[in-house]
Amino acid sequence: MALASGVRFAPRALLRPWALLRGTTLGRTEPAAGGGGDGARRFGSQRVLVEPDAASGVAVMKLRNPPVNALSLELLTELVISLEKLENDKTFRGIILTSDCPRVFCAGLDLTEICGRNPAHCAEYWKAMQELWLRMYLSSLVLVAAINGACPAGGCIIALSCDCRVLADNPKYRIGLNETLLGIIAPFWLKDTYVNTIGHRASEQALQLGSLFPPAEALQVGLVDQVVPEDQVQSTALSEMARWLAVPDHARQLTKNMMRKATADRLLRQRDADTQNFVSFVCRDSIQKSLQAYLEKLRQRKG
Ligand SMILES: CCCCCCCCC/C=C/C(=O)SCCNC(=O)CCNC(=O)[C@H](O)C(C)(C)COP(=O)(O)OP(=O)(O)OC[C@H]1O[C@@H](n2cnc3c(N)ncnc32)[C@H](O)[C@@H]1OP(=O)(O)O
Repeated sequence: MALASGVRFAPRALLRPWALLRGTTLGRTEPAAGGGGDGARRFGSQRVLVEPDAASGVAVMKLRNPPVNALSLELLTELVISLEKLENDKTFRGIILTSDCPRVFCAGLDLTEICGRNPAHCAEYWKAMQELWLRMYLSSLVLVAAINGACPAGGCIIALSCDCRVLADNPKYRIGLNETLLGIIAPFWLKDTYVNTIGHRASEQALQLGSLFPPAEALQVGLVDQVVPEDQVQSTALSEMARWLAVPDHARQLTKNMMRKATADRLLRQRDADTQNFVSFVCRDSIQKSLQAYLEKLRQRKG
């Protein structure tokens, strides 16, 4: 992780997304509607659509894992790969992350990846989650979350790993870490990310209560930076991006690293222990039962 000017400081050597690949369709490039040159070409994968604009150096990355963009192992892997691809292309300085699924930004962990699965699968899954967080949290690119739907738990962490968050003003689009309501606990690095964003006392309260904040409250507590009408989310995200890109890259990148490195290092130092902790916790009978019950409740709630 060099830190000279213009550098990328994501811990690439630690990240081996290819090893996680399982039945993904990657690297497809297709012309955007009405598009011509490279700047208008879309690429991405089955679950992550990337619309790059070479002229502005900004790519829009859309989560496309219907119905609710649950973070399946495939989605996590494809996100890491798309992010890496943009990080490695000097044309790009920023990414706007948004959802291609109506009404949901991201539903968080895909509970089917940790319910009734063996410990080896849970470990593989959790490593992929750590990897995405590290990659996003330390990205040298400007990441703006254009949150156009509900954003609970793991979805909130994806948003909090960005540099800036714009949330659509819809009372159904709540955001927060609701883990305790599922009978599980946010690991320390999720907690740290929360604390870094909204402070200790607000995090303590919100984490214990499993609070999901509607837009006005999310703005008030500092979970998001702007709340705007739904049809203005993308344009506002673009304006925010312009503000962040107005700063010289090297100065902004080094400052971001200075602010975030200690938090990321804490996980890097104990990644294996964190994985073991996660696996032994979620594989407990009692936790499996409460996750199953929660999933069942979600399925019955339909309509
Ligand atoms: C010590 C260390 C400790 C470590 C402990 C580990 C801590 C890890 C930290 C992170 C934790 C998490 O992210 S845990 C995940 C928390 N996520 C949530 O609580 C969100 C749950 N989902 C919802 O609230 C809603 O679905 C919401 C996102 C608002 C969208 O509502 P809608 O009405 O549009 O859609 P629904 O009808 O509810 O859902 C559509 C279908 O998607 C499914 N679905 C919804 N969310 C899902 C999910 N997360 N995983 C899988 N499937 C999901 C539903 O069952 C439905 O399936 P069918 O009926 O089959 O169609």
